Amino acid sequence: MTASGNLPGPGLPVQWDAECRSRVLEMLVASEPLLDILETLLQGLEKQRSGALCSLMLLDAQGTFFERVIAPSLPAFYSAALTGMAIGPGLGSCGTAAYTGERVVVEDIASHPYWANYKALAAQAGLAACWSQPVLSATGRVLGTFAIYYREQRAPDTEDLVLIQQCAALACIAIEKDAEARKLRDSEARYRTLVEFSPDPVLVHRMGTILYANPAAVRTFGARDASELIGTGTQTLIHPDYRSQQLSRMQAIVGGMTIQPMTESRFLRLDGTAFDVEVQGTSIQYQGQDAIHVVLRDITERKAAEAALHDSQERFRSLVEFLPMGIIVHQDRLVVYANPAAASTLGAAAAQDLMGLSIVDLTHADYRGGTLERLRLREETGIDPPPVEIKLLKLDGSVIDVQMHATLIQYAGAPAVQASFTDITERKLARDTLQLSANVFSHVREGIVITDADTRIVDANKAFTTITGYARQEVLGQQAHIFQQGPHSEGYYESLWRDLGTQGHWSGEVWSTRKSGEPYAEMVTISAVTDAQGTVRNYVVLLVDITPMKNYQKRLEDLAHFDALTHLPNRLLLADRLRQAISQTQRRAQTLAVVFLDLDGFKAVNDHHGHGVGDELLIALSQRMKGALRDGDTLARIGGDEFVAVLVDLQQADDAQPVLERLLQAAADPVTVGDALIQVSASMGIAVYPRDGTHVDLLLRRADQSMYLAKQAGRNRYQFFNAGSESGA
Ligand SMILES: Nc1nc2c(ncn2[C@@H]2O[C@H](COP(=O)(O)OP(=O)(O)OP(=O)(O)O)[C@@H](O)[C@H]2O)c(=O)[nH]1
Repeated sequence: MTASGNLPGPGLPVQWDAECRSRVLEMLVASEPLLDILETLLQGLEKQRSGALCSLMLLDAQGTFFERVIAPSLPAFYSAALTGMAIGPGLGSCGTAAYTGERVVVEDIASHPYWANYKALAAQAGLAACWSQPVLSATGRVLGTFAIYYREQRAPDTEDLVLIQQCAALACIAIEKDAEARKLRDSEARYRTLVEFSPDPVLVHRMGTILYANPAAVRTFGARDASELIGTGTQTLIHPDYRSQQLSRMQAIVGGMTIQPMTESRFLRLDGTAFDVEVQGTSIQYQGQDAIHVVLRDITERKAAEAALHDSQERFRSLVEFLPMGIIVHQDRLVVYANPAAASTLGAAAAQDLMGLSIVDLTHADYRGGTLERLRLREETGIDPPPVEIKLLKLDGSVIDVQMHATLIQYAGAPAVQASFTDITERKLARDTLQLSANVFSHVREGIVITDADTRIVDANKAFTTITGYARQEVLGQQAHIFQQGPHSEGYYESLWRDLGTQGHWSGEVWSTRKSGEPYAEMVTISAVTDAQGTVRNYVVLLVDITPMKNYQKRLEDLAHFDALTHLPNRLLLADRLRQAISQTQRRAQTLAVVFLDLDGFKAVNDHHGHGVGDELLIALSQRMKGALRDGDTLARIGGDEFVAVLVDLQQADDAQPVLERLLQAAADPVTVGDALIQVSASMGIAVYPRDGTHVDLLLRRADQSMYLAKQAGRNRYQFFNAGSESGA
């Protein structure tokens, strides 16, 4: 007969032995071993209900068989037989109760079908009745069974049922508490294993007093062993600057926030040195009580690296800020950073004014396509194109030339382009000017020679080659002749260096010789080029070929000094020559003769043969008469058919006579002009220096007077000046 006994109502008196009950509760609080508690419980009930033999059988973890049997009053063989017994419907009172979760009351073991297989065993143990109550956990799981045996057939009364239920409930508490304790022990053991091997320092403290320190903490804080830390206050391990921070975190945990997130803090080693950490606190149960588990991570190295990075970023930032070169960083073609140099180059009041501007808008229209193409290439290949010269637009729209170099960088965690640029507007202008200078150098008609300070030629232009005939390569490295002493006019060398030294330039006319050997005249201007300190670095020599001008000048001079028809010196040049001859004769203490010659009957030639024939006659006679003179003598035509000869190098007046004879002969010899044979003669008057005078005019006048006398005397003759005849004339 099976009965699921009705539970006693709350109003029923519970006759549980108070002494036993409080003993069991005490044992529970003291966490005494489960077996001891359960045995005490069973013995207490047996004592209260005489004849009752109690057992408690505990199921295995899966709830399929009885793992342990606690039955202090049953025979040992019986307990041993039940240990390991499977549960199931009809498998004895306990097997069935454990299986169904319902109380099973068997009043007569010998006749009850549940006991069919076990009644012999029961008989051997002298057991006749068995009431079994399942022990249910708080969640309703069957933990085991509590049973009361009797040696005689017996049915339970209400009090039995209440007691059996209360015992089962108490057993349940003991079993569950034991299981909890075991779980806690297991988890604490696991926790301890974990933290013991943790590379991070771990401290467990309760209200700031350290209960546990793992080996990493011992090492980190510089303790001999854990005991040096256990019992000390955490506050002494925290840097004073961080004590209030850590205190409020601890209070937050105690106040119910189970985890405080990782934060940076600074702790102190036992020797007082500080180290940076990341710290996290968690509320835990430690040895059955509330505690705080603290994990530290030493971030000294990371902090040092961060500080170094920060320093280097600072250095880099200030470098970029003070660079004279413009730096712009752009992302998606928009400016995200600009240094002050970029602002001033682009005409912005502050770098801030450039933020967000499109780099396309800042680029001159002619260069936008190229710029975008380079950006595309850079993005595709990751390779920075070489620097380029482009034009940018300042904020006021004016144009500047820049040299631009862009490179890919990471900026604020995203790819960006850093463009650095230098304003080369002036440099470009200078380059253009230089280009112009080079063009001028190459293309001017003036020869230009540039020498070093030692007057050695470092460059010469094409016009120099044209003028001198020397190729540039031939003269490079050679001394420039213009600076040398040589066949120049007197004082040339001194004046050149004096003027260069005092004025920095010199100019003058110089006769030189072309490579071909041909002499030529050049107008030379030399300028000294000095550096900022005033030291001469170069000389620039400008050469102008003035030979044509010189020739023209000579022609003009010739016209002024020579007779156009006969090419003999004219009156002007005669006076000059005569003056020179006088001073030379005076120096040599010699004498000279001035011969005034007028043709006889020339008018008639003109009249008979024409003026042209007269001219031809004059030319022919000029040549002949000139040929009658000696080297050093001069024949001049002073007008019409009048000539003057100056005979030098005479020791006395008579020495002139052979020449005078030759002159008479030259004038008198017939001349063939065209078809005509023409013959004239000459009358000559002679004045002698110094006897007849010492001045040009006087000598000429006296020679003229004497010529007149010769005419009068019959022509074709010569007449020396005679002081007596003059007074008579
Ligand atoms: N063909 C030619 N005739 C000239 C030139 N200059 C002057 N006459 C002429 O030369 C002549 C010189 O005059 P005169 O000396 O009186 O002539 P003349 O026949 O020699 O007379 P006497 O001196 O008295 O013998 C003049 O008829 C001038 O016109 C010239 O350049 N060419």
